[in-house]
Amino acid sequence: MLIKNAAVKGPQAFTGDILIEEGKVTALGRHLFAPAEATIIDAAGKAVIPGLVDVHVHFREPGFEQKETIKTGAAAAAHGGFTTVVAMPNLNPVPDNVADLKRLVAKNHSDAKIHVEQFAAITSGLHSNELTDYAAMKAAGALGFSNDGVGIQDAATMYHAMQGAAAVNAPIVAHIEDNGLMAGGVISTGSKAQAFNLPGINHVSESAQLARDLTLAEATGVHYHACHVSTKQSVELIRDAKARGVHVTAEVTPHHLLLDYEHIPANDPNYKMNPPLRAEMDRLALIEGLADGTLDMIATDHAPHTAEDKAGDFKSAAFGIVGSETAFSLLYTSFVRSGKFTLNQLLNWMSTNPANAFGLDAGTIGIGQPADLTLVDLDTPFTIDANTWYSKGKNSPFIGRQVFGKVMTTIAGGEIAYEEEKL
Ligand SMILES: NC(=O)N[C@@H](CC(=O)O)C(=O)O
Ligand SMILES: [Zn+2]
Ligand SMILES: [Zn+2]
Repeated sequence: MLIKNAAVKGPQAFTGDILIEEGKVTALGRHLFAPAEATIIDAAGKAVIPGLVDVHVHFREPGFEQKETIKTGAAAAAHGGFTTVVAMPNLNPVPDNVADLKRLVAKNHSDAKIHVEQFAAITSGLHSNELTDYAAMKAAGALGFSNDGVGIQDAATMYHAMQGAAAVNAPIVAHIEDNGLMAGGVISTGSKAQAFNLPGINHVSESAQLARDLTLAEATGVHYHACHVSTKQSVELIRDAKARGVHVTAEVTPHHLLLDYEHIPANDPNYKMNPPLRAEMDRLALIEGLADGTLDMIATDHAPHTAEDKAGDFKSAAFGIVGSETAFSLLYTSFVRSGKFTLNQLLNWMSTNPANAFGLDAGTIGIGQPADLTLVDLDTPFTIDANTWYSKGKNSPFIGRQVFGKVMTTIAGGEIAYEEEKL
C-alpha cells in the first residue's frame, strides 16, 4: 500500500508518501515508488494521524450481544479512527479463567480488523474476593486486570490483587467506586439531582477509594491505572501520588471533559453513566490535570446499551454511553479547533500516551512501526448522526452536534479497517 501526499501530524510530522509492506511502514519520503499491485491512497487534503488507541471499551461479547459484538464494536472503533482498543471483562462468562479468556482473545483477533487487546478479571466473577490466576491469564493474553463496572470494595482484596499483578508485571486497571458511599445514587449530587428528584452520587465515592488504592499501589509497587477519573479531588490525589513516585497512570473520558451536570437538560438517560457527570469545577480540574500531565490519556469508556436498556429516565436506565465514533471529532472541535490545545497534545492523549502506558506497539508513525494510521478531514464540518454508526448502541448525549475532524480512512496493520464511502 502506498499513501501519497500525506500530511502527517503528531510527533513525526512531515509531508510526503508512506509505503506499507506486510503490515509495517517501510519507507517515508517524497515520490516513493510502489509495486504495480499496490493499493494507492491519495491523502491530499487530509491529515494523517497515528491510529488512535482507546484503553477502555465494552464490546459485550460473550453474553450481551444484543448491545454490541466484537465485530460491531471493532467496526465502530475503526470508524472513530481507533486502530487499537482494550476491551473490558464485564461479560458472561467473565474472562476470569484461562479457557474463557483464550476463547475471547481468539475471537477478538478473528472478528476485528483493528487490534483488540483484552483485560481479564481481577477477581472471579468480578464481584467476589477470590483472586484469579494472574500468571496464567497473562500468559493466555491478558494485557492487565480489571473489574470495571464495579469497584473492589475490600482493601485486603485490592492489596493482594496488587501484589499478585506486580509479581507478573501486569497493571491493575481500577473502576474506583465505593458502593456504600454511592448509596444507590444515579446522578451527581447537586442542582440536577434536586431538580429531577433523583438520588445523588457523592464525589467522595470515587476519591475515598482512590486514596486507599494509591496508598496500596505505593506499598506494592504495582502499575495502577485509574479508569475514568471524574473529580477534582481525584486529580489532586493522583498529582500528589505521581510527585511521590507512585507508578500510577490515569484516563479521563471525553464526556467528563466536555460535560458537567449543569449540562444535563432533562431527566434523559443519555446523560447517565458511571462515574456521573460531576460539577463544573471538577470538569475544569480534569482539563487542567490533562494539560499538566497528571492525567495521561483520554479513553472513551464506550458502553453500548440497547434502546430498551436506556429507556425511561435516570432511575430505570442502565449506566453508560457510547463513545468510539464521536471521541476524536468532539475533542478535535472543542480542544484543538478552539485553540485551547494543539493537535499534537490531543494525539499524545489519544494515541501515544495510552500506547506507552500499556506497552502497546502503537502510537507513532515511523519506519518499522505497525502501519496503524488514520486519515481525517479536519476542515469540513458535519453533524453527529447515529444513523452513520457501526455500534449497536445509539446511547449518546452528543447526537446532533456540529463538529470537525471526520475520520475518512482507518488503516490497521496495513489493511483498511474503515473507509468513508465516496459519493
Ligand atoms: N461506564 C458505565 O456507566 N458503564 C459501564 C461500566 C463502567 O465503565 O463502569 C458499562 O459496562 O456499561
Ligand atoms: Zn468503570
Ligand atoms: Zn467501563
